Amino acid sequence: MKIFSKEQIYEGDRLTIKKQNISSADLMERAGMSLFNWLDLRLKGAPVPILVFCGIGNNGGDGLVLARHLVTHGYNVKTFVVDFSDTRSQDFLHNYERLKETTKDWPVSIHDESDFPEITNKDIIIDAIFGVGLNRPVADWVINLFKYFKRAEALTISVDIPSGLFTDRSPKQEGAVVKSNFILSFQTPKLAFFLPGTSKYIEQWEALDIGIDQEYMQNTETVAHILGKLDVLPMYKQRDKFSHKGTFGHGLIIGGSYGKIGAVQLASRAVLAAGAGLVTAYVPTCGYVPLQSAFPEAMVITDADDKHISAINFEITPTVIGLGVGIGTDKKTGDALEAFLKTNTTPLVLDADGLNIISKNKNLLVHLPADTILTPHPKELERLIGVWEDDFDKLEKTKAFAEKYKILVLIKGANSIAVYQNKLYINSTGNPGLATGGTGDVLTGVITGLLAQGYSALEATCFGMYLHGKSADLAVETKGYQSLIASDVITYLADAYLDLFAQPAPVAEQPTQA
Ligand SMILES: NC(=O)C1=CN([C@@H]2O[C@H](COP(=O)(O)OP(=O)(O)OC[C@H]3O[C@@H](n4cnc5c(N)ncnc54)[C@H](O)[C@@H]3O)[C@@H](O)[C@H]2O)[C@@H](O)CC1
Ligand SMILES: [K+]
Repeated sequence: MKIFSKEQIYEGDRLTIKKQNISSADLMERAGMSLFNWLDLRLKGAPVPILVFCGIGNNGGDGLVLARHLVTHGYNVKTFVVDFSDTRSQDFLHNYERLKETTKDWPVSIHDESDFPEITNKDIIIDAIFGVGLNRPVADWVINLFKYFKRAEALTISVDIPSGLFTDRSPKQEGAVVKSNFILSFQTPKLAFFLPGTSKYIEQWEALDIGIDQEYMQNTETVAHILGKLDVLPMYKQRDKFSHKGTFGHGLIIGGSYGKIGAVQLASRAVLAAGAGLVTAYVPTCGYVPLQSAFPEAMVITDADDKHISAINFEITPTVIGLGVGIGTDKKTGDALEAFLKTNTTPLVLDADGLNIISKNKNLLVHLPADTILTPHPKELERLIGVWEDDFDKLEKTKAFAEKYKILVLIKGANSIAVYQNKLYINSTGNPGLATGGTGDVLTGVITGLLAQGYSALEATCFGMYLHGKSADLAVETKGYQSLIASDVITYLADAYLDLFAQPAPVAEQPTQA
């Protein structure tokens, strides 16, 4: 699914109004109606108090349309206008009048803290204060209103975007954003929903279709994409009946050090479980016995050194190399990596201490083959690109870094983000069960295994992180968050693959009365 920028959202609205020959008020009516339908379907007329807080722009206008429909359908509604500015939008004013005609009453204005109404935890708060039009810091008293909402512990539903959240930068002040339980976002989600710095304000979101021009939606190139099943499914490669193990490539995992051979085992197993035809592990000598006994499907090549990788020489011709898991930062290993990178031309996935070695010797970056995939977690990323101001700045710096070296950077996190050719691909699968040792090694293995099968760097990364997260999502159903371990992610990869083609369960037939 595409994530549109603020400018693209406004352009989509403008074009829709023009092409469908409707007014902006008509579009707002649609937006407000879609909010009403969503709520009405769930509340089914329940008399729960609904407090609609409207700003003075079009986000507030949406809130007024919603309030009007709630009133005409008999809901228990109170409407407030948060008066943070005198400049009301046209469509706000239009709907302000309409609400007044319907209720024969004015919405209550809030000018400062003394106007805050009583809110209990049994109420529903509708947050229609700021939308994507937020362009400067929010006034302190309005931030206090956001904090007041939070203290009330009422279910909070945000219209389009939690008020206070910018579309292109992080809020400077803690608590300057409405803590939303549910965001009803028009047409597509916003980038800020997926970034770690602002994730504390977001629980769940849903995109509501308000009929923005389909051609525009389809043809507009966006910087950011969120990857769901429908986005990765077209990447899947069918298997030919006459294929053999050579068809699916040979992955080589180079890594491990004394006490960290397990990382290589996990990554190598994941290479095969992702579908590669063959896997070889290149490890220090101490890794030979454990790998050969615990993982018979793998071939093993050993370094001359018992505990660390000291030279990278092999006589096989792998399709792809995954390098770095458990490798450590021993001086010998650093030298070996330098010598290897200066001559290697095989496609490469770099992870863990492989990245840390490069961070200390950035001259090596120029030797990475084009489309090399780097899979840093945030700390490893910082060592590579330096510190950033906020998540948006981090993404800009990562884009520039990836472009400079013509590589792909996968930033690991709750929503892993692949950065490639100035675009962002955000993963939608995965859960906190993945916060356990070894899951990163599995991800490296999965991506290496997909590259071995002929997936491009972008496909292998997007499909790989989707499958990895999906596997964890399926695994927690039986393992729970706490007990899930990295090996489970490998085991459940099978289910993640099968889930790609699973049909929705048929609706159970109602038992007939005897
Ligand atoms: N553009 C359209 O046609 C549609 C817009 N819709 C709604 O319109 C929203 C965007 O509306 P607007 O562009 O009017 O903007 P908002 O309603 O998000 O913001 C209100 C106004 O406040 C001003 N402002 C921004 N930051 C401020 C601050 N910190 N303190 C005081 N004033 C500030 C801005 O100038 C802005 O015009 C969307 O999020 C969505 O909810 C929907 O009605 C669908 C159609
Ligand atoms: K809002």
